[in-house]
Amino acid sequence: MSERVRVLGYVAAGLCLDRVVGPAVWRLIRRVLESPAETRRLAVASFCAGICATVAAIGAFARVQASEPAWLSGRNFQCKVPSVDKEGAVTGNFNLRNVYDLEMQERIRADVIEEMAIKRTSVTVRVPATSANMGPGFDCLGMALDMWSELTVSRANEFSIEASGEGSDQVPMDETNLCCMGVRKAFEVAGEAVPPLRYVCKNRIPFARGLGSSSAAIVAGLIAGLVLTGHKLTCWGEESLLQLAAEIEGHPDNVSPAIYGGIQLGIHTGKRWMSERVTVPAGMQVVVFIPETIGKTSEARAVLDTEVSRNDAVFNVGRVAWLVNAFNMQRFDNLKFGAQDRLHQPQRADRVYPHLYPLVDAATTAGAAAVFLSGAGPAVLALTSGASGDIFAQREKERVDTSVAKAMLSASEESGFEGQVFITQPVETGAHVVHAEPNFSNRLLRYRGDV
Ligand SMILES: Nc1ncnc2c1ncn2[C@@H]1O[C@H](COP(=O)(O)OP(=O)(O)OP(=O)(O)O)[C@@H](O)[C@H]1O
Ligand SMILES: N[C@@H](CCO)C(=O)O
Repeated sequence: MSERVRVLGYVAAGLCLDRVVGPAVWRLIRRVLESPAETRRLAVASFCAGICATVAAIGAFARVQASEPAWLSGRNFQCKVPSVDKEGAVTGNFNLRNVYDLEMQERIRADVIEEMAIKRTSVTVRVPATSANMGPGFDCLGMALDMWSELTVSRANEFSIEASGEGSDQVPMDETNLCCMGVRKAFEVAGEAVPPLRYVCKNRIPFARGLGSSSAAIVAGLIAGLVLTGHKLTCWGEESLLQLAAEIEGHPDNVSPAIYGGIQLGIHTGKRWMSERVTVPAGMQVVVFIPETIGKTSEARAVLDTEVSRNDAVFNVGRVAWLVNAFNMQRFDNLKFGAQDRLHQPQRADRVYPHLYPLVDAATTAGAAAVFLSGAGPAVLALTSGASGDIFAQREKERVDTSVAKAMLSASEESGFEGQVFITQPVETGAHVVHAEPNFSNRLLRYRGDV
């Protein structure tokens, strides 16, 4: 229709309203006003009924639209649809696309619940290494690293455990192994007795060096047990897996990034553990010095003072806030102030890990953005900026991680505390199932392990 015809149509409609419909409506209103009271009431009731019928018709039309994706047909009507957000609060003002999304979410959630409720005969879980504390964030801050251990648990005729890789000659080979403790806890939560199980552990996380090998074992065991039993925990609003893991480990700084990935800030509210993701600056690289000798967390905790001065508390409060802010703002230049600490590093360096500050100094001079003891040590971790990705595929001039690594190695030789250096990066992904029998996935859902 041309623009001129449309304008003429509007003018004709206006004239018709003005000359015909308007006077007719006024005549009708006058006749109603002049009629007896009973007729007037009837007219008002009919008018209201007409309004209600019109609203109902519009509502029905909107529902029909909601049953198909509105964006497919090019329609996107606004209507109020209540929805529940992560914290359980009701929000509204959704358009029909959201209505469709909510329906899809419900279907996917129903499928997940159905998938997870199946008992399984075998499951393989992968869990990342983690570096706790990150300087001042003692017992509350931690980061997941791209180094993964893998645990397979299968139903069997009798208990057996097989371990290969890091610390395989040192980890307990009986039911005191933390993987078994995790599985046991999951069966307890599911209300089932633990059947005979076969454990196969591929340990790639260095054992007892401050890279969260114990937390990885706990988290792997818990997830494996939950998958075997088909027991679903509440995530939203309760973070039940975090509660179980932190209860066994005692603090959330390793288990939280092991479960959720990325950098996590964990606190206890007085009722339960909570954890929030902190931004990982783009391209951040990680250089870890891993000494040859092990250092158990229990021993590195035993050397700490039980009381701290107000000055030291104030020092750490400021530093941890500064560090989290530097991560969120992606300010590599601010990281070094944020990584300073007085709560545990000076005591540990003085009493058990004399290599710490020589390595911190060497890595800082070589260009590291921040350097700290990884977890309870003895590993030392440096953060560097640079292009993320494979070391063979990146331009040398964009990387400082290799010069930091070399500086840490020579400082370690000088301090007589020898070891290896590992260049890696943070991972946003936490623990995940890589295989299960019977397999996950049918219909709508595919998991990354189901290839
Ligand atoms: N499957 C397991 N893998 C690793 N450690 C285990 C396992 N089962 C039990 N352990 C015990 O956990 C302890 C190692 O954990 P520890 O907390 O000392 O080091 P980490 O977890 O590697 O470092 P950090 O907690 O400082 O990051 C050892 O005493 C070891 O016997
Ligand atoms: N926050 C812990 C990490 C090791 O589990 C510590 O430093 O002792």
